[in-house]
Amino acid sequence: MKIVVVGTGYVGLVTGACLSEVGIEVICVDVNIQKIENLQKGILPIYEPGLEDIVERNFKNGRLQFSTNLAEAIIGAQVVFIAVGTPPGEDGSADLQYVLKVADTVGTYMNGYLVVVTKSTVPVGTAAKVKSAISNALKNRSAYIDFDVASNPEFLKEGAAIDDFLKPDRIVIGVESERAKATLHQLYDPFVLNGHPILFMDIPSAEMTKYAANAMLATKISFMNDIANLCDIVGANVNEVRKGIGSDARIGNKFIYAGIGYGGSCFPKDVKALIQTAEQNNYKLRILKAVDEVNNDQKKVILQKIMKHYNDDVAGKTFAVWGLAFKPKTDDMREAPSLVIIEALLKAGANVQAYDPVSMNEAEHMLDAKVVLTKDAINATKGADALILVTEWPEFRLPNWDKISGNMKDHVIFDGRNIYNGDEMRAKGFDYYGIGIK
Ligand SMILES: NC(=O)C1=CN([C@@H]2O[C@H](COP(=O)(O)OP(=O)(O)OC[C@H]3O[C@@H](n4cnc5c(N)ncnc54)[C@H](O)[C@@H]3O)[C@@H](O)[C@H]2O)C=CC1
Ligand SMILES: O=C(O)[C@H]1O[C@H](OP(=O)(O)OP(=O)(O)OC[C@H]2O[C@@H](n3ccc(=O)[nH]c3=O)[C@H](O)[C@@H]2O)[C@H](O)[C@@H](O)[C@@H]1O
Repeated sequence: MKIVVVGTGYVGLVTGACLSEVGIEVICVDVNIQKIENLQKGILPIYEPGLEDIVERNFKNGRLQFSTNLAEAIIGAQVVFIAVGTPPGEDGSADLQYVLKVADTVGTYMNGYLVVVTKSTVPVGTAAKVKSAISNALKNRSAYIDFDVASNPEFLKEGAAIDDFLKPDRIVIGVESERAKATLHQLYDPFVLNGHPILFMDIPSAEMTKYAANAMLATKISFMNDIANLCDIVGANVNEVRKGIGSDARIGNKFIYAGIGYGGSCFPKDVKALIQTAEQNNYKLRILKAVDEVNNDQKKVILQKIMKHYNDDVAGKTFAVWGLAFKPKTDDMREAPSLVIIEALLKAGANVQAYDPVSMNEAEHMLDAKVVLTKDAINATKGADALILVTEWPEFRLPNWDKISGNMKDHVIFDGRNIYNGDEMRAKGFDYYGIGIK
């Protein structure tokens, strides 16, 4: 089977690499020439654990190829995955221009039956738009070639993308023909040897499933953050509450960690896009509006704690910031809480010394030049008044507190992910602030 994956971002590259890993011939296409040239030299555009090995192995054995030429790549292919970006437009709705551009190119150059699959996160109705873009392009060249569209949303998490793709909890596929169903069944069979299901459904349901999944996960997080803020006020401990409710199987113990808000390229954008889909259909998703609002405020909760501690004056204070990526095991800083926190500190006249295990390159072009980027975590604490834990990388869990203590001018910790024990930190001589814990 020959497959084309369009877009070599987190989703496209992981999809292409993992499909080639099970023996399928894959061409990954991107309009970004630099990205493709780098990939051909073995340089990956993103940090994702395990990805480099798979790309290198399959590029060397010839099953995985990289190209900027979609017109050429689709010749002889059976399936095309569209995995390009769907960034938020001005009103928050998903911008489909890149998806539809790919559909138009496919229709202009395809030469035989194809299943065109949207893997990007797209609102209900997008596969129908893809179908009509392809039909129009075919009509323009007076070509009569059969094709099917399908929706196959991706559920991978950055930092765990390879495992999520190779061993998915489920695969969701929206189809409208038996032929497309059979092709995609064959393609995905190697990924469900663990017995997890391939869920075939109609296309609108598949498109909606993706947004509903992300919206539900975002809701769990905002709910817990709201509860954490109340815990702070009434003197309860959200970590205990989490364990208390998480052991109820109906609630579950995953995705209920309070912190400084969800970030990344997906939850913020997908929650907003779903709210917009509802509004375009004269419906109000009241719960999701609250989820979004709580999250925007939550990124500032740690700032409020900082300002309270310093009586609203942080001018001239130096903050060590640990973690810049929106979550551990990725270099992705899109919508990261670190951006909001650092910007506010700089605006208030504070100095920032920051460190992240893998996103220092990203940080160089995403952060103000005033931020001092240090070579390791310990160095970031030199002369600092306070330490802010923003991303819970494993290496921050048990650092050398004696060295840190000796480095710091004053001893305050703002723990945005509740990874330290407040009593233990106080015993080491630190003032300690968590989120919903004492
Ligand atoms: N990042 C993630 O963890 C996940 C993302 N998604 C969804 O997957 C989609 C892609 O997301 P990412 O991979 O993060 O995006 P990304 O921004 O990392 O990559 C998108 C790629 O598409 C390329 N591209 C744009 N237009 C193109 C065209 N006409 N032809 C060829 N390539 C083109 C860009 O150059 C870029 O390399 C989005 O809809 C996103 O919501 C879904 C699940 C997980
Ligand atoms: O559509 C997408 O792009 C993806 O979005 C999320 O994946 P991702 O954004 O990579 O990362 P998550 O692990 O979900 O974390 C998202 C954010 O939530 C935060 N989070 C997560 C869990 C939790 O309990 N508390 C919490 O604050 C994380 O710190 C992070 O900022 C979903 O988990 C994936 O299933 C989905 O495919």
